[in-house]
Amino acid sequence: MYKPKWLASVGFEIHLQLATRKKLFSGAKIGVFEAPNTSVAPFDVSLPGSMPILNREALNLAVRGVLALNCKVAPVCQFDRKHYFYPDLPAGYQITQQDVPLGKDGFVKLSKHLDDVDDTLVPIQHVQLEQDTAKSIHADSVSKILLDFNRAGSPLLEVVTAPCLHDEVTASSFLRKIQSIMRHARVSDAKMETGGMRCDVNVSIAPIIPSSSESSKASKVGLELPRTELKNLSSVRNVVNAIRYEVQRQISLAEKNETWTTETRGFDDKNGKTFALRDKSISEDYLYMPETDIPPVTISKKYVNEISDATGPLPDDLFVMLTSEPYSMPIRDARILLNLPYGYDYYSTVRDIISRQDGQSKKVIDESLRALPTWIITDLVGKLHEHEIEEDLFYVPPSQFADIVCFCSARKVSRLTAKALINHLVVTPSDQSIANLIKELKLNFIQDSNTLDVQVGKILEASPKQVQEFLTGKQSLLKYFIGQVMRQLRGRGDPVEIEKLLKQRLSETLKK
Ligand SMILES: Nc1ncnc2c1ncn2[C@@H]1O[C@H](COP(=O)(O)OP(=O)(O)OP(=O)(O)O)[C@@H](O)[C@H]1O
Ligand SMILES: [Mg+2]
Ligand SMILES: [Mg+2]
Repeated sequence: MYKPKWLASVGFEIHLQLATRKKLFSGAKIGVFEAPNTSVAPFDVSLPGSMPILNREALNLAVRGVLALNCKVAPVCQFDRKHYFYPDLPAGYQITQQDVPLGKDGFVKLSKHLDDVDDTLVPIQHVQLEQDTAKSIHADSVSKILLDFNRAGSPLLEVVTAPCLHDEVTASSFLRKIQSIMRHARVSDAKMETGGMRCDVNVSIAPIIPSSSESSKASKVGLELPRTELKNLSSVRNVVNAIRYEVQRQISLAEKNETWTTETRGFDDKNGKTFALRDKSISEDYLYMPETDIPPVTISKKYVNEISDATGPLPDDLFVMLTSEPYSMPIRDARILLNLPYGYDYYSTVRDIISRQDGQSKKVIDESLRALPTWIITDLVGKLHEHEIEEDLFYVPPSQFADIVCFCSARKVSRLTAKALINHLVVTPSDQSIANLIKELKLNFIQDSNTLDVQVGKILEASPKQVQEFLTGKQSLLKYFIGQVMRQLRGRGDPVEIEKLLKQRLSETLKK
């Protein structure tokens, strides 16, 4: 059996933008999507005399994040100054938490069923609340950097893991789990594409030393070689590709007996390679000192309990709930739904609307609820994906979606028509009721036998060759006939009725 010779270790430093509208200390709005430099308070650009005031909502969200990662909450929230000099930080220091991080010693659970990797606990070393910097925009000329201070001073939650992940697949499951936890806890939208979640990935390798004695099978891991820190990874896919490349790069250097130093590297997603950015072998001295302009805030047990009680269920609890009575969702469906951004929110909103439908029988409601996960994870996601509107299920309003599912279960529209309606709402959103849309687009279900029989007759008449083949035993052609009739009726016919009428006519032909 092949035995690997190297053990890779990966540790994450993750920054999450908190879901608050105001900055951490200045009260200015967080203007990430506004025109550059329009959402800036004097404190955000360190004007003399401006003073910080802690945004209480940011602290609440941070504590919620700390609890969601199973960390111990510090008894006090206090800040330190971390000094470094860069144009995006006009004060010359970042306000962060060095001495007493808001949370420490937590873990994130990964499981086979929900996360599709071996059951693992990923240790979280610490979680801290800190300020974001201004956004640097590298203009055409190398020497020119544009700065947008709308982001400066926004609250970030920094999550640091132990270097306990050993392959890129588990690492990507971990990142998706963090996103899912933070979204369910309403702490952050954790969107990597828009900078809501950013991560630095530390990667190292260590030799695996095979056991020398026959009796002991356990091998040992030698000393790890210098780690590299990968930055500017803008998607989970890039993180996976960067780790895979970096581990292989370090292994091939090690196998050629070449050495390297601790450094920060970037990742070029066009050629799939990492490249050196700067040396990190001499650790920078940040001259940490206490931030004395912000008085420490005591964090009482009562306050922590209140935050904990107000936090909704997290993905692991929801997974257990959805796969048990009365939801009884298949494991795969629950996993896909919970891993869709705000998938559970959408599902539970639509589910509530369906359950409250007055005009529907219990049978229709039960059938709609049973079919709902598939409608969302296959049909809605498929259509959104097709039209490149990813990650936003709420693009189709839940009330309209609930009506489509119910109309289909009540056999007022066919499955094909229901899909066409979803497509219609994705392409041309409208606030019309679904009942009106069906009328306007003439999509009502045709169950009337006479109308259907006329179409069945036409199709059989137009396909003498296939009818002959069917009568001589090619039973599979029945599906072909149903498909042809459906096509003629633009998907609105009742397939059960069509099949019945086809069988009747074909057996009559056989008797002749
Ligand atoms: N041998 C290792 N292999 C891989 N990752 C490691 C290793 N040792 C530490 N790490 C990871 O490196 C990260 C250390 O982050 P931390 O912010 O504490 O230090 P830093 O990156 O040196 O400091 P800073 O980013 O503030 O300059 C953690 O995510 C940790 O898991
Ligand atoms: Mg770092
Ligand atoms: Mg750090």
